[in-house]
Amino acid sequence: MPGTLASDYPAWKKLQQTYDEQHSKLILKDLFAQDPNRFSKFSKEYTSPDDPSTTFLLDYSKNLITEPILKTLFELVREAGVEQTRDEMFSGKHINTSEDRAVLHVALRNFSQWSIQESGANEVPNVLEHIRTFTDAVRSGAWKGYTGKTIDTIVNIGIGGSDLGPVMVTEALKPYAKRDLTAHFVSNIDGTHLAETLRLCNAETTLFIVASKTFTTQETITNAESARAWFLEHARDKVHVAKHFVALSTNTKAVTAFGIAEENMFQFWDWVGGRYSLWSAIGLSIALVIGYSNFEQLLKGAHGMDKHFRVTPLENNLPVLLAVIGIWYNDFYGSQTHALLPYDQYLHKFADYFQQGDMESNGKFVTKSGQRVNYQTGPIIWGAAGTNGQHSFYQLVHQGTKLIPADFLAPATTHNPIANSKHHRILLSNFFAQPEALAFGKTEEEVRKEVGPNATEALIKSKVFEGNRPSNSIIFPLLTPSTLGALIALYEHKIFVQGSVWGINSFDQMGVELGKVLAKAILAQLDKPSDVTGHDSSTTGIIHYYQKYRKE
Ligand SMILES: O=P(O)(O)OC[C@H]1O[C@H](O)[C@@H](O)[C@@H](O)[C@@H]1O
Repeated sequence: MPGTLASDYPAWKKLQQTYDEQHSKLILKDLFAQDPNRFSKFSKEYTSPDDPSTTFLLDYSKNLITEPILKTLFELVREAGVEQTRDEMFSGKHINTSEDRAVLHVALRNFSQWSIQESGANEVPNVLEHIRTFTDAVRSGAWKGYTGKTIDTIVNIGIGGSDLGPVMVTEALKPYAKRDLTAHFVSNIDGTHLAETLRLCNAETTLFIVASKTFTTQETITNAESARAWFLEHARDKVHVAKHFVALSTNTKAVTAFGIAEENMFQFWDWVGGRYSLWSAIGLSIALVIGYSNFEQLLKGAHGMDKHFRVTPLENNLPVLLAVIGIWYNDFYGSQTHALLPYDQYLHKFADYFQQGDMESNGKFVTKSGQRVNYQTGPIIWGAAGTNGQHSFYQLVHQGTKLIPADFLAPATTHNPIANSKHHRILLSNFFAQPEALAFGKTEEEVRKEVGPNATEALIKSKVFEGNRPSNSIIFPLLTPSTLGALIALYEHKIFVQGSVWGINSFDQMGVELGKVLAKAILAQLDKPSDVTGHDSSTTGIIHYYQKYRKE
């Protein structure tokens, strides 16, 4: 409930007591041996209420949990009033209290026409229609550049939520892409990012998409201005900008001031958080790459998960399950991180995407009512596509001193069944083997048998895997737009549930503001050493060093 610390809930205290009394006895090997039904008890199949082909299995049996522990975790969710906050979110209540905003990414994919009382929510179909007509025009070749040629390259200029979602999804859904339309994404203020991208572009056939909710973000506006200058070096006449620049924003005034015509602006609203915006106009680059109907499938897949999240009792509610299992490790086991490990090259940006999704949402130490929490909030999210990770950081995951809960994700079928799917079978054998090895390890006795009588004690010890390292496994038939939509929404709602339990505002991002303000102040001091004032000796020292060596 607002105004309460999570640690004050009776269920929290009960969980602490359970952890203290039982954690040394929660051994996966024993738990599986004691209960032959553990897998069926602790796994669930999701099937979209709208489309039976959108389905996946969540196996959470390899977690350090029992039925009573899960029951207490659900009690915690109830005591925290998460169901009420969820309903408030869906109804349009301003649950982003610090900014007095509704949180309505679910309204962007509201194919059930749920009634939502918030200005702009009823305009979503118009914007989708705008996206559809525009993407059809570009993809069909009807939209022409300033010399009459069709568009073959798009450059999305945006950062944070205006970059990561489009990047992740266009990578993930490459099998659905129009292969003769190349998409680039420029985010970093480092001029190298834009310069290297522009080297690959022809001004006559390139469309720039300036993606910025606020249209004030320094990186995006600077990159967009430099892109426009580059374009005008070729096109010469400003009237041509209209054919090559469009904007995705909530800020009409700033967009028109930049020189982009209002009809080339795709609108969204302040109730769409940047890290939840790929479903909005920010998804234009996705729709251009995969086509509008595939983009709609992505939205529909997410909507199916919204329905599931909204009505399914906590005990069977998949985002809630992922959330409470995460809380168990984060707050009671003291795990600092959570790894996302997709065994699918197409999902190679999935962890990057949810780094922002989760860490910007739940990296907060103050509750909505302003109290400092006395427990851990959002985990550090990280990960990489399998099997690459196995050959770099898995050593620590298997034998390091830290407990690293992980989610393994994989498609049963690949889009690229080369060598008669040999690659995919090898990939999946790793996807199956890793969680098993993490959970069950290898005992000293097993190692002794393997190495023979002449092995030293030190060698034997170094080959022992303690096991008991938890994970979830998520397996789905094929990575389709709709399945991807469902998976993204699954994690979005997981983040929501965790933030609600911790009592924090998952929908503001005050933490990114300080850096912006400080950088602006320093920018004005970079010319002369005598201008560098008001800093500590370290900051002053490194700026002076830069001033000594800079050439430009
Ligand atoms: O779309 P914009 O307004 O350019 O913001 C880009 C990013 O800026 C900041 O880092 C944060 O507010 C992010 O949430 C946001 O995604």
